[in-house]
Amino acid sequence: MAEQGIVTRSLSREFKDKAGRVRAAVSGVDLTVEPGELVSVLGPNGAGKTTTVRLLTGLLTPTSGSADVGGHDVVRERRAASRACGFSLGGDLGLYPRLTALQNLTFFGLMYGLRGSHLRQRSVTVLEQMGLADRAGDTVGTFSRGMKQRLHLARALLHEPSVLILDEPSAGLDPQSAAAMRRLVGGLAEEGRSILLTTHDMREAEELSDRVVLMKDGAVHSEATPGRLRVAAAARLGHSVQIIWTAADESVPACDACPGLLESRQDRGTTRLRVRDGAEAAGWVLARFGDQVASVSVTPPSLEEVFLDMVDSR
Ligand SMILES: Nc1ncnc2c1ncn2[C@@H]1O[C@H](COP(=O)(O)OP(=O)(O)OP(=O)(O)O)[C@@H](O)[C@H]1O
Repeated sequence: MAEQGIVTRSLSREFKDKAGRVRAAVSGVDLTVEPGELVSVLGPNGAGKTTTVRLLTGLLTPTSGSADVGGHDVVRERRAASRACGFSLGGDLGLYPRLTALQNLTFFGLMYGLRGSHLRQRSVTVLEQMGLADRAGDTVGTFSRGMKQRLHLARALLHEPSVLILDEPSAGLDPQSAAAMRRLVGGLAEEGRSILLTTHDMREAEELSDRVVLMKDGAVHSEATPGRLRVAAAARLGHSVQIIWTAADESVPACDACPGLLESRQDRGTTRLRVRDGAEAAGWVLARFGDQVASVSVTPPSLEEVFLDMVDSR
């Protein structure tokens, strides 16, 4: 579906703080979302994620640098860029609580230039897609947070954009609603849209992303597939090795002599090691105690550990 995704070139935005000092919220960001790709932007509070989203959606103008959304420059071709893009900034902003879900969509559809039966049909379609068809006539003020988040998505989809920009779509949702949101966003990605997603939810990022961009202090710190980021971090953080022994008691072998051992924990028939080199450690365990091992698994650091390592790094 998506012919063009998102490209930013040295995108920067400065603000003045209360003391009048100029501070860069986003500084020299080069970011791409290839056609049909889902990219998650992760970063601690204040990293510049929302500012990036606001620059891409035309709510802020860059201090320097540029960005294209759907093949259109977000400043020079602002209208074309917003036609190519649907965005959901979440929360209570951007929806009218006293209007029904259908009235909200009609209002925003008119703003996107949709009219008449096409607008009605698109509104019904996106409400159905987001599981809100039975609440179409209810005022949005009565909606739960999860329903509002889904209505934001419905609004973003109304004009059938090829690019979606979603700022924390699952923020504040309970686990069940967050899982439902992940399924919805995953489904939209499968339809071939280019999606840029900001999130603090590592599971969401890992499950959905083709690529993860880690931001820190307004700049891109690193980017890769979630798997590549985890494998790369193993060089610094080591691997976890879990050994399940055939005996489920304390008579299991000690692994204190395991090469590259950083940490060891033992709990009723299971030993958990953190080691420099997972393959070497697993080989060592199997060579010495293979007949007592039910299973041995090696995993690189989790995305959360990668994230925390990035936040701690200089
Ligand atoms: N309108 C503004 N005026 C002044 N400073 C701002 C403005 N908007 C953002 N900033 C500053 O820019 C920096 C980046 O903020 P931004 O909201 O983009 O971060 P974020 O990564 O989205 O954080 P969070 O995870 O908390 O949403 C912060 O230091 C913030 O205080």
